[in-house]
Amino acid sequence: MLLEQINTPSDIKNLSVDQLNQLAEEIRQFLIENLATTGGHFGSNLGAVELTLALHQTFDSPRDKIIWDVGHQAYVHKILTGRKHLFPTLRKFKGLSGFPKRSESEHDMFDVGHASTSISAAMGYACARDIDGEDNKVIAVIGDGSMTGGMAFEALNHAGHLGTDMLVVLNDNEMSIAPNVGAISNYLTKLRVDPTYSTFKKDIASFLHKFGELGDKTTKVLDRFKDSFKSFLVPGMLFEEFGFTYLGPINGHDLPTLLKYMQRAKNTKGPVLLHVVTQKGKGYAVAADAPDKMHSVSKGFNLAKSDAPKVVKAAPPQYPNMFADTMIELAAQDPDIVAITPAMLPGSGLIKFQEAFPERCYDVGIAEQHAATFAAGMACTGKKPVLAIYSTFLQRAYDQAIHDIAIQNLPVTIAIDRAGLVGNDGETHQGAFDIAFLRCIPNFTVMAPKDENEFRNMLYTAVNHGAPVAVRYPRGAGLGVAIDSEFQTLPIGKSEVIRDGQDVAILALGSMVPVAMRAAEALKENGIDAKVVNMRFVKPLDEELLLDLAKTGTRIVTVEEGSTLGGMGSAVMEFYALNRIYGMEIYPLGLPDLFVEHGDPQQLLDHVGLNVDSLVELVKTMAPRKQKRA
Ligand SMILES: Cc1ncc(C[n+]2csc(CCOP(=O)(O)OP(=O)(O)O)c2C)c(N)n1
Ligand SMILES: CC(=O)[C@@H](O)[C@H](O)COP(=O)(O)O
Ligand SMILES: [Mg+2]
Repeated sequence: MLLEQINTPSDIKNLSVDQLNQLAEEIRQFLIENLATTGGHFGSNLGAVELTLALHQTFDSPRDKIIWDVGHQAYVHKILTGRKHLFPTLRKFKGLSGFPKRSESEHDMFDVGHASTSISAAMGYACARDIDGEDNKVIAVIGDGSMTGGMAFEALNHAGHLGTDMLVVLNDNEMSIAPNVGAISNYLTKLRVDPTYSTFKKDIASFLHKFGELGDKTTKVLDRFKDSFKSFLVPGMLFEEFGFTYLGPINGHDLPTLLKYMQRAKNTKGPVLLHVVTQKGKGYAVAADAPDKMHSVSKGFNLAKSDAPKVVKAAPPQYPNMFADTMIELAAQDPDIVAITPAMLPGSGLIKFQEAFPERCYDVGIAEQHAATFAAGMACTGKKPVLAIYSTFLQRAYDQAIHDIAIQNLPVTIAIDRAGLVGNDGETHQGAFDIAFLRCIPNFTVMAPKDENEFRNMLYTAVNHGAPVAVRYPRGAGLGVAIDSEFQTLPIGKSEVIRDGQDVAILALGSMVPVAMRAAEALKENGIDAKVVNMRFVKPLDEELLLDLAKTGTRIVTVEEGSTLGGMGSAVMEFYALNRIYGMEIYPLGLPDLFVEHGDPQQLLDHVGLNVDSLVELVKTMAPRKQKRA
């Protein structure tokens, strides 16, 4: 086994092509066996094996800087950089991260998890290198899906302008999580599938070269038009118009070709884009045939049972299912409802909606900012857009939420999935901040359901509200509650008391409502009688409830699966302070002021003290009940 001897990139430096091919097969087997037990990002890593080997054989990491985009495809890089033995702990609490992390290895140049950052980060490294007069190489590795993100083009624009010496490796597998979409994707397809493009490009290049050699006046005039000719006639020129030398497209599984072009790219000064064509899921039939289904896998798929093992990606989480079903019902009732997703058709559940209403469903690519402003534009015309977005990716569209949606008070519903701790993806993906960053925006209503039935009613309420609304809901399953036969409009800013009690009020939001109920039962055994309120709304708050609690001097604990700083608890305390109601005892429980790492979601909640036991202990330590206010 070659793989057993590989611990650092220098171990592959002198391997022959045959040995590299053997190593590629061993790495694929290693990935398949390990991910079967841990889960993780599957298809992208199987597709990037030869590419990663070629990068590490050609360049000298960590002196040369290899910067991964998203980072979900960097497992092979981790294997080659001394972390093979840690794979049994992949994405587990305190284990190996699923993404590059500077704290994990000197070979990881940039912490990542969100898409389209690599070229900007590489530019940062390259410009700093130039200031310092150093001569290392900087390489950004970006997928075709991530290339649809605006940030990538902002960085290409900058690099082309400065003529910075850097390499962008475009790993084109025609896939985002779902099949890639958009004009850029179509353009890459043209480059890939039409062989005349590359031969034509060579012909044109030599033709123009000959003009240059003749050197008479006519050719000089023609030469002036050379660039226009090129861009007009040769499709590969899009990147050259950005100031890049374009190389490719090449087969990303053919090691001799990869190594040859990688070397050529290394020897070319200035910005270079190497277009590498790979197959997502390469080497594992099920993943290669249906790459969208095996973008990531859950632990537990069994390799031994058959040649085409069962794919046991976790049963679709129920919230996305509920979301899709509700959207289909709402759209059937109301022709103005449209759905928008930035590249998350499968994860959001909208893939089902797309089947039902293809003309009212937009996958805009990895373009959260565009998605939000696109929704705003639609809302100006009377449409009722629902923007489905994970909490963590909504961070990308913050100015658009303020500038394009809220200032114009437009009826855009933001369905915020994966709000709260998402688990194995870790810091970059936890949905911790949406409450804090949305509730300070005027005109926004912010709500969170306690269960899937309330979720449906919230969506119904939101799309008919006529102003911006955010509905946040957690990753995973609902509670299995009964579903109302008809949608109910929820009164805006009204909470729901679900358990009465005199000693303390637990004001709970969304996923924390069931936790609060269980804590109240436990507190009863300790002789403490807790009221539990399902707050439903972070904004507007139920002020009547808060005034009543002030009148009775009831102690308050707020609990939410979001950042404590700036969260619902802060809102409650601000309410009392701004209304000059003093002397209340309030404790805000939420996510602490730190980035929560990867692990099993419940393990993480226990780790940060956001569970039944912590809530019970907290209430027990509070001061005795105050006297009634006059
Ligand atoms: C800003 C942002 N939006 C959405 C995602 C979710 N996401 C992760 S990987 C991915 C697809 C990336 O496609 P590509 O770059 O082509 O890599 P591939 O999976 O095909 O290897 C998406 C949409 C993300 N990580 N970051
Ligand atoms: C890397 C990335 O951003 C996605 O692949 C993400 O891991 C998907 O998360 P879900 O599994 O919650 O859809
Ligand atoms: Mg791709």
